[in-house]
Amino acid sequence: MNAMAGRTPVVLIVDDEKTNLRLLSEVLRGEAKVVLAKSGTQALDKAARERPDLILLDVVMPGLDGLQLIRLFRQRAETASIPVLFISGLDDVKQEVECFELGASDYILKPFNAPAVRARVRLHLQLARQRDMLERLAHIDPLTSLANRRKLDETLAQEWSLAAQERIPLSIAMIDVDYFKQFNDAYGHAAGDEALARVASVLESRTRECDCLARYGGEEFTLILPGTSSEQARLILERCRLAVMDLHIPSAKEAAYEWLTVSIGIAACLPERHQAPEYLMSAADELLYQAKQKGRNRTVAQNLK
Ligand SMILES: Nc1nc2c(ncn2[C@@H]2O[C@H](COP(=O)(O)OP(=O)(O)OP(=O)(O)O)[C@@H](O)[C@H]2O)c(=O)[nH]1
Repeated sequence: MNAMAGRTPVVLIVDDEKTNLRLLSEVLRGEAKVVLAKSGTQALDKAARERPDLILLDVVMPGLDGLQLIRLFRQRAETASIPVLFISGLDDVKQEVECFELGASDYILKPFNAPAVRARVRLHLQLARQRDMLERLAHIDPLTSLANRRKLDETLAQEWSLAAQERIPLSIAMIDVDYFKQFNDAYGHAAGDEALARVASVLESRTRECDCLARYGGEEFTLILPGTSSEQARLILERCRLAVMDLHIPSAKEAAYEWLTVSIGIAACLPERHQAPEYLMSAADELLYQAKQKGRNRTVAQNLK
């Protein structure tokens, strides 16, 4: 579902009666951008295109009726989580229960009361907004605002199967701050936190829109680079490495460089469906270890067969 923070919500109204479409549009004036559909097929098309935040759905319609439609909405990934409020002329408990069992969020009887419909729409839009926010928070690392481990795992699984399907390469980079224990010991944990947030932000500014940068944990970050060979990934990550040095965060005295630095391991491959993406992750981790062994503040990349 759409994240609607800071924008006008979109409500799709589905009804075969023109009068009802007009009345409901009036009710929602000023509350939402209204999209209208006169039939089930039109509703499927507009729901996929407009990605509404809420659907008001008539139960009885010629062709695809409301009950068939909600089943189809629930089956399709792009509409599966959009709340559906039924508008029904039938005061029948059995039908009402069936609607809820199919995933309806509400059941409103016709003839409807305008202020009550408006209040219910407002409530469901607010619930949807809160759910979106929780969903986002569940995927964000609070210190750096980057994707967290959970989001990283989900994205990696998606990108892996997409790359396997399209026969394109995938690179993974593991990025680890050097001598960070000593940095904390020298400057304190709060300064360590601030340094991590600044490193995260500069890494993000040097990566592409299509890449996924995540905090893997502690002082370690992971970058997923879809459709990218190890040579291309190396260029991007060398820019990242130099940008971290350019922050000019003073390092601990044990470090070999004056400024805080990172070491990077990059592994790339042509993903296969039968392989698990963890294989590439552990290869990148091994290459990161090599970068540390070779003196830190460097990038080690490898194309796996
Ligand atoms: N300030 C701060 N420190 C953290 C955080 N997460 C992990 N650390 C610290 O990061 C340090 C990581 O230490 P090590 O794994 O020994 O790695 P290192 O000192 O960077 O050494 P090398 O990786 O070998 O260069 C530990 O001291 C952790 O306490 C965090 O969120 N904030």
